[in-house]
Amino acid sequence: APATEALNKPHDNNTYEYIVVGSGPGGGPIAANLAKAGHSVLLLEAGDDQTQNVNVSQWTNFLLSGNDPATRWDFFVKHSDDEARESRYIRTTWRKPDGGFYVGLDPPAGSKRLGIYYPRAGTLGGCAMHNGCLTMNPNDLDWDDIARITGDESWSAKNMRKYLVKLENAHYNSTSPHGHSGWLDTTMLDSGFSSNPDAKTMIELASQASGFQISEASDLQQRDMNGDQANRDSLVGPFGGVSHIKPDGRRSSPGYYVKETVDAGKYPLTLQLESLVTKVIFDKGDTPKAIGVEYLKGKSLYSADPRSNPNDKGTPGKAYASKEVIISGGAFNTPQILLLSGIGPKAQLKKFDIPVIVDNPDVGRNLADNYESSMLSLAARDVNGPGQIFPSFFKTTVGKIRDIYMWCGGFSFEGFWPGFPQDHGPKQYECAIVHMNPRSQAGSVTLQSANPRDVPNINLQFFKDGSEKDLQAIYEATSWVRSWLGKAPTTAGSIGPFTEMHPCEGVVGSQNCTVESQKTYIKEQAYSHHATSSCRIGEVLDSKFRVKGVKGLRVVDASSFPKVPGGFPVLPTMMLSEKATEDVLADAKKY
Ligand SMILES: Cc1cc2nc3c(=O)[nH]c(=O)nc-3n(C[C@H](O)[C@H](O)[C@H](O)COP(=O)(O)OP(=O)(O)OC[C@H]3O[C@@H](n4cnc5c(N)ncnc54)[C@H](O)[C@@H]3O)c2cc1C
Repeated sequence: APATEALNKPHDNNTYEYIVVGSGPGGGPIAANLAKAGHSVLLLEAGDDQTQNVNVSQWTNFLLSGNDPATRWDFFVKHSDDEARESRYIRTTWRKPDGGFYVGLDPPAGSKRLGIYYPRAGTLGGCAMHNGCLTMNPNDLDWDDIARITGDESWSAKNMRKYLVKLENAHYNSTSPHGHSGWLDTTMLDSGFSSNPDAKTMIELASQASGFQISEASDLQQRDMNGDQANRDSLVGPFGGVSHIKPDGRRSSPGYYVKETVDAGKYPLTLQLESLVTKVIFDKGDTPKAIGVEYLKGKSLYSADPRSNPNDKGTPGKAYASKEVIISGGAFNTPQILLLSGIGPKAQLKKFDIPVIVDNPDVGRNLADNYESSMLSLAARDVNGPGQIFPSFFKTTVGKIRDIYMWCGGFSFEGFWPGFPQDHGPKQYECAIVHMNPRSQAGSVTLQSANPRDVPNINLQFFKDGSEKDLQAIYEATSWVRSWLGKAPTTAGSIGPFTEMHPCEGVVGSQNCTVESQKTYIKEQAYSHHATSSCRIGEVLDSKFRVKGVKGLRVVDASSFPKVPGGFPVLPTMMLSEKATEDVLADAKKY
């Protein structure tokens, strides 16, 4: 029999040392790492294996992957409690009477409003199987802030860098030291600077607007956003786009790392797919100890899965952990699992007759997300090399450090809806703006029912706190882009002038919008896909990811972050998973 069969045969009473729930950037690496350290691990994943699906495996297909029913989990969220504001969201999604989606503000009669579409991937590897692969270490201050909040120096940027180096296999040139033997391949995308005159023009304009000479643009567009520069938080202007992609264009991700670890046949990692974990089982002593999980085995059981059929009931199962249970279901599902297990606000648990294990008002609170906005325009002619993009950082007058990350090129990205994005033709040119470190962290995940197959209620409460400064920041970033788009050459056959589509319509340089109208547009049409902090370290977890009030239970995923890390969360979540591996191994002898 193959070695894996022996390693993966059912353990006594279905018991493993560790159970990990969810195989995304949080759960996948820690499950593989613990098995490689010699511990028996059961990794339970609700989705199936799409690692061979070309929409997933070929990075350039990521828009297909994001829309693929084989990977998609469809969530519909709110951005606020203000119904009037919600109803003005241009990409509001509705369920038509014929069962299909309608996106817009004028639905056919009888349609049911679903809300604002928020995609996730319910598949082996989690959202890193359909994401844009952008791989970005947050600002140093973001890590140092966690060290300050927790009083745990191991969170300092200096220490966190070692996890980046450990996990990566960097295939690009950098003046900073990098790892070259980790499980995550990283490459730097070609910005088109040397091959595409349009890309060169735009990068040079952005470089000049950032205070550099034109002659410096070539070096700038290859700067390493994941370098260890001493003053990296204040570096602005164009950078190279680092991505979790192999040099041949295939996606690298935790899903493949898990697969490779299982397929190696020599590690005690059992991967059980199509298993929706419904609750944690506790041994109720003085301090309850997590000893296992209950799950439903079956295809597409979660109702967010577009293939789900309520008539498929699934088969209930249980598995036990002699050491620890680690929950890594992501920012929406981890709080749902804790709530269903009796850890959360007492009143909410009581409402659904869920026995209270720990009354913790912060489970599902403090949900936060980077705000995203698009400065979209049409060039005077077709943009050459539309697939080539360049990232850039910007510091606004309200940011302590650089607070805007953007990427610019001949594409259109105006948020998410079923079938996203909208193609505005070969002249489209966008700078997609990500506002880092949002001041509002008032979002919530709450149960809609006690049925684990139902999705929870999600309200991101955009701009609830600090809206003045955050809107000012996005407005300044938009104006900054406009300032250099307006300098593009306009002679016959040139890329300019640009005609802006939003947030201020008109030919760039001769528009007439008020600051307030632009801020209103930004506030009402902002979108996001970087949700974090719904079970955060500080209130729900201690600095070693342990769920407060119980033993043997940790949360390791994007929900653990005290606040949204930097511009893109996938790399920080993988770094966090590496860090948690150390913390779990340090406690391995305790149990
Ligand atoms: C469309 C899109 C594009 C993105 N692009 C980027 C990008 O380019 N760069 C970047 O840095 N970030 C990007 N992100 C964000 C990034 O992918 C996420 O922040 C990251 O994947 C979070 O990891 P996680 O482990 O916390 O959760 P997830 O990735 O959501 O993984 C959770 C896993 O748990 C499983 N699960 C959930 N509930 C259960 C249950 N009850 N039982 C069993 N299994 C369960 C899910 O199926 C899933 O596999 C993108 C996100 C989206 C949605």
